[in-house]
Amino acid sequence: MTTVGSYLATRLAQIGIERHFVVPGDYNLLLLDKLQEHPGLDEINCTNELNCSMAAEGYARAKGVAACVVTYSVGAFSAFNGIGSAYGENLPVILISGCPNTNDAGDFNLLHHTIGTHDFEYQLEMAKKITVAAVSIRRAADAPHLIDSTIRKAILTNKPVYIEIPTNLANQPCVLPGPESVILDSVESDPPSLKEAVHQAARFLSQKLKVTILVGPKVRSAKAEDAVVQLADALGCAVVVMPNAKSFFPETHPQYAGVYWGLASTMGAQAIVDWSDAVICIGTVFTDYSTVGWTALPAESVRLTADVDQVQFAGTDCSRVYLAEFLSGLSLQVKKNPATMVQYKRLTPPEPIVTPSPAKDKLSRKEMARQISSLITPKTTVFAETGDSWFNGIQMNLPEGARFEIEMQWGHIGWSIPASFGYAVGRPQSQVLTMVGDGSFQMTAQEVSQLTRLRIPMIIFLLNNIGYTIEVEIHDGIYNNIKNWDYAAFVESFNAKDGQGRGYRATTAGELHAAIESAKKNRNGPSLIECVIDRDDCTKELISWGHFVAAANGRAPKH
Ligand SMILES: C/C(NCc1cnc(C)nc1N)=C(/S)[C@H](O)COP(=O)(O)OP(=O)(O)O
Ligand SMILES: [Mg+2]
Repeated sequence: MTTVGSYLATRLAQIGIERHFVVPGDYNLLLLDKLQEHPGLDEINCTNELNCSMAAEGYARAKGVAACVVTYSVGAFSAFNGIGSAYGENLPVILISGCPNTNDAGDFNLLHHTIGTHDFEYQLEMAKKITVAAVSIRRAADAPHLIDSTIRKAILTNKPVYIEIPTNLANQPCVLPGPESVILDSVESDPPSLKEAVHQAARFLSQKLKVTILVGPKVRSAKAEDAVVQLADALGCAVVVMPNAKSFFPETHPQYAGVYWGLASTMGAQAIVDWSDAVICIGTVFTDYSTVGWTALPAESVRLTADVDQVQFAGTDCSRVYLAEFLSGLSLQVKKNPATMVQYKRLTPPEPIVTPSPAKDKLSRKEMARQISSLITPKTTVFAETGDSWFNGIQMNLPEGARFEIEMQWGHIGWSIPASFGYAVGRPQSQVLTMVGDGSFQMTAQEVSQLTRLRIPMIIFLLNNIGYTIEVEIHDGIYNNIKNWDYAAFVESFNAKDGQGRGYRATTAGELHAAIESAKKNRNGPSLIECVIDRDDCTKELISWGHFVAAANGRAPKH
């Protein structure tokens, strides 16, 4: 026999979680003890539950799955925000919340950390709306089945789930976990459906002259990145990526043709998609943001959509066809069709050389982006926060192995600090560079203290343009002005007596260069470099993107 808490701990470790993120509370303390007892789990404290859930979201980007443990209501309500992000970003995060003693409802007790009624179901009901499975364990005997079935749903769908464990159940006895295959066994495509999808897709493409592959964000969660390269090699065509799929196809591949993001695309990417008579949309997600206010969406007639478990295009719709299997099968049936790659090379001039600014020059956004770009190595993971950081990051070239993380679907400003912290915990061998605006940083800045506590040598570039510049470009108002902070002093305040965090302020090109050289040497803690630039010194892409998103937001009511 084991206990409910230890059963859960075993399952979390079996799915590959080595570190779980927590904020303690009296409803989850016994559970935290049980998780801590497991030799394969390390507890990581967070400063609040919003950051805890975002750290788990970031950890899932690094490790494929994550767990965060919070207390009832006052904790879980904040954590819901990170769960929304995990849902939108296709990340299997397991939200675990303590909850009231199983006797309290029947005893008509009123309890702390509740809305002050006898209803203790509301949190579970809320969780059902933002997860693919939400369960409340009311009896120890039910724990094994509820835990197994809920965790399996997260693994199969790459979406978050919710498990609620009463404060008096974590140490109650239950049976030992069965084989891990119960939760880990993979699912295969339906063979006839897969065969039909591959055959019809090969036929569709054989009738096309100008084929392009468009890679979307779901290729990661579908574990299909290698299969995309296989298909690209077989076709020889141009391959472009959506902004939230940057780095999910190697930018050093000879057929890489850049980021397709309408007017915010990198050189030549939009033209080659517009020129194509077939666009193989792999794991793509078309939203108002990713299509620049619906101005950059390949026509339905040219789209062959290959999704996580479905293939759809003119006259064909095949279900239970898993992406990696479909792409590999298709790569064996298609013929070379390099027309779009040939054309892309005609269209695209060589990369413009950005000359370094003289050291004494006032720091510009362009010089800041140039110096950050030059730091990227194969071991780097760049986190680009919602803001002009998106547009700066999209333009940066990545060497083989470098990764790029962006939260374009949920777009919660402040995500990058806790998420990059969680990512760094999951992938300590990566050098994480985070680009975050001043407005975003102010939302979740406390989590830098955990970077100091764990001595994580992350470099944070804080883009200080004294306001919410994205919003300025969409629609300006006094509400876009924010209070300035002394960011360098703020970060160093977390050191107290023993921390090694460092803060720098760069107002010129030379100061930024010097700060970067110092930050590179600081291997015992985070280094934040405040890059002071003009409020209007933003990318031209942000200006155009903001214009079209504002237009999409401003459409008159139809009825
Ligand atoms: C206020 C808001 N979005 C609205 C918003 C408000 N609240 C949350 C949680 N998430 C959001 N996206 C956004 S994008 C700001 O421009 C971000 O400002 P900052 O971090 O300073 O970056 P830029 O200056 O480069 O835009
Ligand atoms: Mg700003």
